[in-house]
Amino acid sequence: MEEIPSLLPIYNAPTLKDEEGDKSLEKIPLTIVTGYLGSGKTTLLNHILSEHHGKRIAVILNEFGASSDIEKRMTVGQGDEQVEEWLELKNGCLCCSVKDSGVKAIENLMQKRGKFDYILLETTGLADPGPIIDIFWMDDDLGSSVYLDAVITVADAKHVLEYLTEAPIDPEDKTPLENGINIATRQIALADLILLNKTDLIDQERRTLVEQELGTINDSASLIRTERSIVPVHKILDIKAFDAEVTTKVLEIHAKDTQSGQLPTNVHTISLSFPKGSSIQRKALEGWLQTFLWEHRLPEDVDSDVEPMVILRSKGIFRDAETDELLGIQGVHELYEITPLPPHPTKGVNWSQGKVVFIGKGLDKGRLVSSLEKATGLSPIQ
Ligand SMILES: Nc1nc2c(ncn2[C@@H]2O[C@H](COP(=O)(O)OP(=O)(O)OP(=O)(O)O)[C@@H](O)[C@H]2O)c(=O)[nH]1
Ligand SMILES: [Zn+2]
Repeated sequence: MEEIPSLLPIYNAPTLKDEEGDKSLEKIPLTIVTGYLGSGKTTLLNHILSEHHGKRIAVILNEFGASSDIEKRMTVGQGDEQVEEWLELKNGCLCCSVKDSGVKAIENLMQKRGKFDYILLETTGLADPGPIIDIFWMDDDLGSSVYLDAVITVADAKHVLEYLTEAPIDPEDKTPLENGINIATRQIALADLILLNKTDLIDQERRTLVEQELGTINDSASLIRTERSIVPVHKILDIKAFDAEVTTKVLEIHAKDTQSGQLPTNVHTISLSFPKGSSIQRKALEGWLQTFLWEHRLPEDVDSDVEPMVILRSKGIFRDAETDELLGIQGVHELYEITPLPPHPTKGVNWSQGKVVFIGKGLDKGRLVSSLEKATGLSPIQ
């Protein structure tokens, strides 16, 4: 586990729109499908593969786990025809095998370029999607051929609350999990889209409660109710959740503050809005963000023993005071990326004020507000 974390932010990392012309158009979107054991992930993939959507989809069934020393199956769906392939995964410690096998799987897939135009990756039910997201979101080697479209978390409507209250122990090797956040909670917190599946198994009252609790953890994800994971394919593929413009829209509709819910994990969403029309010194904001993401503390608390605030996911939009550019922020755990919005946003993108949203553990809004004010000179609206 002691790999050196890649903490370097990628400044103005190219998005699909603004780089090297035609080559970028060849990038293949990848959607990560996660969710606890038996929630309906495979059912979802089968549903997608059986629909007529004109896409040729490659599926990676990812059994990344402690014992990933066996061959794994890969299915490449081509219309009605499916091509299967076996991938050999290397032995090694978990983090290395995840990285190696993930990269290898994609490289192998790339050799079949032209045979497919979308990749779906199903994680195991017991996986923290964080490290897997890191591989496909930020990996430099893969960055030129693949981009992460979104993280979809399938939740078992009947059991998800139970899973969210499980002790923060690795379900496979029984070791304590980092920061006391269990796997099911991580999966919900990192979702761009939650499919609340198996809604046939609960009544309306229970559904309201479940949706409330999921919204408490992650208020920046959309939620779609499903049975047998049936959902129109256009609602789950090509949603471009990491795109700055899309984030702007998402932040307008979603991402209210949520009070820490009933669940013991104490993971919730905090939203900080800047005054309308204001701009921010990027350097100041970024310096603050780095300390917060990497030290799990606010800059003024770094050397104190206050309870850490652990960020699992962050998103934002702000106007840079120096360049007057609109910039989007995306973060997954310690990694973040700042990318410019196109100068002429497309229809439906209606920016009026800066906003940063954090999903994490132990977030104290009052302290976040004053800390951010101290760092940027701008006071978020309460
Ligand atoms: N009642 C009900 N059962 C469902 C629904 N969706 C899926 N199932 C069943 O739930 C079981 C688990 O579904 P899978 O799609 O294999 O779940 P998974 O998330 O891929 O499971 P793992 O890979 O083992 O974590 C299967 O028997 C499905 O038929 C649903 O909406 N309602
Ligand atoms: Zn499955």
